[in-house]
Amino acid sequence: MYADDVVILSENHNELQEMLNAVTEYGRDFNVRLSKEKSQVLVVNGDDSDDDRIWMASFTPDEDKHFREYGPHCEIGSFPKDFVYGPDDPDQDLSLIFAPDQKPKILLMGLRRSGKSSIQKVVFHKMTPNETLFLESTNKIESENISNSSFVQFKILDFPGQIDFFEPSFDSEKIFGGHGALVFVIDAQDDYMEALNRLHQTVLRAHKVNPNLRFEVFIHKVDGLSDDTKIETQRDIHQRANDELVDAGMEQIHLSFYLTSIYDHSIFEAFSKVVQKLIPQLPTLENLLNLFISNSGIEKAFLFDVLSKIYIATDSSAVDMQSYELCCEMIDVVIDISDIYGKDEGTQVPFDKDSSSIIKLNNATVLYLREVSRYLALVCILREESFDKQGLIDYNFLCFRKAIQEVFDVRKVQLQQQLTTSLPSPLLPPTHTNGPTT
Ligand SMILES: Nc1nc2c(ncn2[C@@H]2O[C@H](COP(=O)(O)OP(=O)(O)OP(=O)(O)O)[C@@H](O)[C@H]2O)c(=O)[nH]1
Repeated sequence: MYADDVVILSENHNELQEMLNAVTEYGRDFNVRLSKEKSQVLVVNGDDSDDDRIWMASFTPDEDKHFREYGPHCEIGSFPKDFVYGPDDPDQDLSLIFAPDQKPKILLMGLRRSGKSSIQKVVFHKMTPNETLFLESTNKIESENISNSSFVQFKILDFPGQIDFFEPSFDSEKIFGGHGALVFVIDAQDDYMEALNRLHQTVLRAHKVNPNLRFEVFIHKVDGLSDDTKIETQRDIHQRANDELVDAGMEQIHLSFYLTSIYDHSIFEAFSKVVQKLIPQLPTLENLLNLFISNSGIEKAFLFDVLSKIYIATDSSAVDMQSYELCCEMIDVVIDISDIYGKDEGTQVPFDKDSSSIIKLNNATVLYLREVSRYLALVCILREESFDKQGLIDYNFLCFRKAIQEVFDVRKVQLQQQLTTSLPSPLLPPTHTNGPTT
């Protein structure tokens, strides 16, 4: 967190000087200094010799590492942009859930300027929503592997709005094939008839190539719409899109709809749901979370991918947006505080598997965060009275973490078996298909 403007109020100039000294001293601890040029004295209801003064001061950067790290690049309430996970810890990492050649992919499609690149940049690159105003139009398919920066490993393909599926160079088999989801983005602030038409063509084409592909429709940019219009727009788009499928005799295709905006948490929530459907262990994770919360007096628990703030699983009670936002903000606070106070000389990583945090809110609610691995954090909401049994919660958490580790260990073993059976064994003599046999 970084605040760069300071106002000092004082009734006389001696006290003012003392306060100024204290602020200067404080700034020195953080390697920032007061800017003489940018600071001013305002005298309110008094003359220059004495009395009611307001001193307005502004910090300015020292040519210093600290400021470069936490200065203009750091947004309050979000990660520093250069935040990365710590070094690999193969014993603790739970990242191997897909074989390298079976990574799912998420295809981002939609008309031009519907907001595809913005979604990707905001969710996975910590770009602020306002910065997306300067994004240039995508004019070729852009592929990105999310595997290095996020717990869930997948590939995102951002398509240019004007792409033509019927061009010979468009390899439908390659693009729509495999395990994954197609996210179709519709700009809700624009006339959406053309987008619906495009959605219909895209879905038919993709389903023909790959009947297992999931279809997710983001009714996007809803920040500009009133609550009533949002609901009406969603109903209308839902109705029209499904009617068209019925008319085409393809009513078996299922479309899921989400109202999204990059200006609030709705885009993270929608993306969480898209990603969850691609995780084969989701039902197990959900069951473990149910068990954990029912035995610990917890009301809601989310398993978060720390960097993207996508939740990869939650218990089976309904998710309300406010709880999700609260938990996201808790992650931000923990990262920011750890980034300021958690780094010591030797370590550069502010967040690791032993990080934990408890925040008591003034409405008798407690937020409880525990790291599950380098990539995952469990964030829970509970009533203050349930937190009296913190020992029990801590113990249950350790059991929960162990169980999760086991789930992923099973997967690792399966993957290793798959890999070894697909490789020729070096102990066996090479097989001859057309030579003489003995
Ligand atoms: N109000 C609002 N504007 C948004 C939102 N998401 C994106 N935008 C804006 O929409 C404009 C287009 O965004 P892009 O992400 O470049 O759109 P695109 O779909 O990638 O466009 P092409 O690359 O041309 O296909 C930008 O000015 C964004 O700031 C949103 O949720 N709300």
